[in-house]
Amino acid sequence: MDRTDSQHVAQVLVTCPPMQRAIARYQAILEKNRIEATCPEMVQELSESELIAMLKDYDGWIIGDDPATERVFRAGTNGRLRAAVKWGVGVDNVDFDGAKACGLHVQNTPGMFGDEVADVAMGYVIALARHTFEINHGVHQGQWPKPTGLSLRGTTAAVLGLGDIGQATVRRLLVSGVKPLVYDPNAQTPVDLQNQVERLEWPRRIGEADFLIVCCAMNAANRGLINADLLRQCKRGVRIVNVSRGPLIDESALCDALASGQVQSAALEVFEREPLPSDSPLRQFQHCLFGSHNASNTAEAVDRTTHKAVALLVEQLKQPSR
Ligand SMILES: NC(=O)C1=CN([C@@H]2O[C@H](COP(=O)(O)OP(=O)(O)OC[C@H]3O[C@@H](n4cnc5c(N)ncnc54)[C@H](O)[C@@H]3O)[C@@H](O)[C@H]2O)C=CC1
Ligand SMILES: O=C(O)C(=O)COP(=O)(O)O
Repeated sequence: MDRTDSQHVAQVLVTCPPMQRAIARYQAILEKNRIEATCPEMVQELSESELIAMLKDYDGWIIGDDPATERVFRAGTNGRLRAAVKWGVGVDNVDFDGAKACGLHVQNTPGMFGDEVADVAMGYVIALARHTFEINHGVHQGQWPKPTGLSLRGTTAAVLGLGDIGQATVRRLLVSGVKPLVYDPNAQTPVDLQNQVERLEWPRRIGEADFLIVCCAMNAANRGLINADLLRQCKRGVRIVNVSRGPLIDESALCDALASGQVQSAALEVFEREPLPSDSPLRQFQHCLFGSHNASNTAEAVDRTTHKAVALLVEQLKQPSR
């Protein structure tokens, strides 16, 4: 590709680390569509001011977990920006109204990670029930721990969210003999799960659950939904798994509940702030299992999603300029 032919080569900023890592495999399709991708060095996301400084020089943006605010879109569209795709499912970081006000129609890639994230959720359920991570830690330290576990069969799990990930998680729970109580005001129950799950209005009968599994989308209305009041309504010794978004749980309330034993243990894949700050109070709890917002990261899922994101980007760039 002639990089000097800027009239015909669309410049695209990729601020999504998983896609950055996969980009080499997409060089041919990008070149065929006369797209040149730039991948700035980053850990999890860029700041609003960094994006404002950069975006005006790009025709397209593949958004990761960055603050995709109206100010950022405005800075971009005051320059050349005319296409924007959110790599992945969660769109809690995207101001769609703000984008629309700037003439941008942002698209995401829904339905990409159901099985992958549900595998991690189920792995966490088993790890919390059987103390897998404490045993691993102890053996690494030269000990031979024998904590008594909880048999999954016959237990109950409250599943918050019955979207792609929630459905895949429920299927795994059923195989293990766990009874799902499902909370989702919008999703239809898929045919194969009808008669197998109880649909309830949040948080009815939450006190029956041995596990609380958080798999719903995050929005302005459900930030901090798992708060001190809700935790008090849970069964004493409940185990909590969060694979969707950190701010759904009030971490300070969770720390109090872990300290008092109201929550027996927690497996957190996502956090209020990512990466998890070194001084996070959560770090004092040995019975808190941490992930690194990595549940979607398999080679297959990243390829599937990158393929979709590139296809959407190419389509958007083909549209006549605003
Ligand atoms: N840990 C990770 O790497 C990943 C995390 N995610 C997160 O998981 C979320 C869910 O993903 P999918 O299931 O694929 O999305 P989805 O769009 O298929 O389903 C989300 C569901 O959440 C429900 N929901 C929203 N607010 C709710 C509430 N207050 N109570 C109960 N249900 C509620 C919606 O009705 C919808 O059915 C994403 O929005 C994203 O934030 C997604 C992919 C990977
Ligand atoms: O798709 C999502 O919402 C995810 O959380 C996974 O993607 P991410 O690693 O957050 O860019």
